[in-house]
Amino acid sequence: MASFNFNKFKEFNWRKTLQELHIGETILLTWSISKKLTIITISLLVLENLAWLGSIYMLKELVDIAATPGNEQAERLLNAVILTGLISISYACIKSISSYYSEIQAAKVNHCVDQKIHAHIVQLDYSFYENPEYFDVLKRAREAAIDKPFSVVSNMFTILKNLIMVASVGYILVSIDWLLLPLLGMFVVPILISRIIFSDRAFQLYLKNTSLEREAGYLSSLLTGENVAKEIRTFTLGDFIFTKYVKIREHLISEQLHLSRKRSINELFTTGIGTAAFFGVTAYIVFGTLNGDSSVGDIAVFLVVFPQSFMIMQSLVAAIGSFYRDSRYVSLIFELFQFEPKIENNISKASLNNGELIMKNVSFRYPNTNHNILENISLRIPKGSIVAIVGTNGAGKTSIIKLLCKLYEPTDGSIYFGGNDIREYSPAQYRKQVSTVFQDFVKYNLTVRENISFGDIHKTPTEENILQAAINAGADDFIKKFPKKYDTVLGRIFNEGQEISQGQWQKIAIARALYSDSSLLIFDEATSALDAIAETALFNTFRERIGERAALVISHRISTIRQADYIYVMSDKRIVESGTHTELLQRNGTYAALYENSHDQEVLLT
Ligand SMILES: Nc1ncnc2c1ncn2[C@@H]1O[C@H](COP(=O)(O)OP(=O)(O)OP(=O)(O)O)[C@@H](O)[C@H]1O
Repeated sequence: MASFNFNKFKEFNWRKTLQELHIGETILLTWSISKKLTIITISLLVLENLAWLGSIYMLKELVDIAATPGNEQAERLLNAVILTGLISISYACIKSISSYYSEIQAAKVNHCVDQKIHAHIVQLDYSFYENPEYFDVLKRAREAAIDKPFSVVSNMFTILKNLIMVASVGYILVSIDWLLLPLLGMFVVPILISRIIFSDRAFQLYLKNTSLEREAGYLSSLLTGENVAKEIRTFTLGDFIFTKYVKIREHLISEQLHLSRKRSINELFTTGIGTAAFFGVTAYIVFGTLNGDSSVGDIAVFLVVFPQSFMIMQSLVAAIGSFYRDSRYVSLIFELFQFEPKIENNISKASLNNGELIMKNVSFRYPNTNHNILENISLRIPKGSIVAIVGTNGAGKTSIIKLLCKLYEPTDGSIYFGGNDIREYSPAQYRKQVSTVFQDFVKYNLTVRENISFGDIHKTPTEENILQAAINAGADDFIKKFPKKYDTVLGRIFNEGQEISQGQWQKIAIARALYSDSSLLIFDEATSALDAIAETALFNTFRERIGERAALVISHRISTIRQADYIYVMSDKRIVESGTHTELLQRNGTYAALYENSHDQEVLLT
């Protein structure tokens, strides 16, 4: 049989572990959420305890009265029975109310932590999504937030309640025999230590396996997700992915079961010894009291209190064990809070001057990589102009857009807007000036109206400005055919959702960008799914559609590119040529070669 491992006990870093539990922060959080509720919950716990003690005292009185002969005892007995009944009923009522309040308190803490996590994540930089470590931290924090804060707080109250009870019964036990209290401690302390050590091992296993759990989750999403269902079936990938998924899950489960087995054996050993010792002491005390030193009431109290004390101690140990285990998981939420945005949020210039956008000698490398993917980029987007970037796959076009959206900061060089370095503006302030249709824009499964108004969430959407944006994007034609028109929910996720084609989704995304009053519009392959007629219609009147605003267009289609006032040609991280369509063709360089090589001379590069 496995026994308690003292080497593991010695190796355990108690100090560090206690620091990592963030107990102080959890208590402060509980207190800050509702001081009134915390005071009520604690007061109810004390009352519950007093009522319980009262019922024990009355039990002793009852037995003593019953054991004493005499005529007047009947009335005393009746009074004692009534009083015992009243106290017992009060105890039951207070206990229910007290657990109700503990539950409210715990639910409030859970809700608050969940809110804090979401508020924190949404203000983190986009670059955090580059970091696999962040995904692990995020997964752990989100899982912990489901029930762990609730559990920590309710266990905190259970511990408090049991501690008060232990103090009370301790007094009674010491009055019977002072040795009882340390003996009681000796039975349960090994159980507690064993639980803490195994909780810690389970926690370490959880940390170790988070990435693997994420991989299993990803494979599961491939097997069940709507977006991938088509391709998984047409390539008949189901079996392959399923086998991979099952293999990982089996590995994870076998590690968990191995630990559970060891823990169960340990628990059997420690609780077995504790229980045997408990009965030994009971026998010793009962036989010891036969010499007549104690009253019958005292023996009755011992017989009631000692087993109850053992149960209270066990419940205390269970609560401390769960508190410890769940605090470890709650500490993962605090770990997430340690991630802070790197792009400054507070700084902001007094006013943001609308004007020319200039990139000057910009080089860039993604976080956690060791090579630049943009080298010495300089370009200008004058007010009201249409500028295009064209280049081979992987040349760095989308990366430029990410910099222009202030999702990252340049590694070298600067970006100026209206004469000021955009580092001087807060991301929120600057981004109001930029509206982007990304290659992988989001399809919000919400109403058409919401989809469009997300272009500027601070602007009050009116029928007129929503309609104008839709007309400019060429989306109004199909929207007005829906029975609910602009109140139609798009996508298939919800009941009554209306699925639309990829090109129609793209028109909605373009409408979203056009809806905003930003001074720069960015289109990254934003028309790739539009049919030729729709694209020509959009770009033939593009200047009228965008009004006073400047536009930066990335496209592989010559029909789109040639509309631009100025074109930058990119190849392998650099701008290699620039000029108007005619100038670039005359130069007979990279652009001209791309133009010549595109077989129908409509598609430049794909
Ligand atoms: N998040 C990232 N982390 C590290 N490297 C990245 C990241 N995103 C892109 N890259 C790399 O940066 C380079 C430029 O990518 P980018 O998406 O800017 O090219 P692109 O010109 O827009 O290509 P395409 O025409 O195919 O859309 C590529 O080599 C790519 O591997």
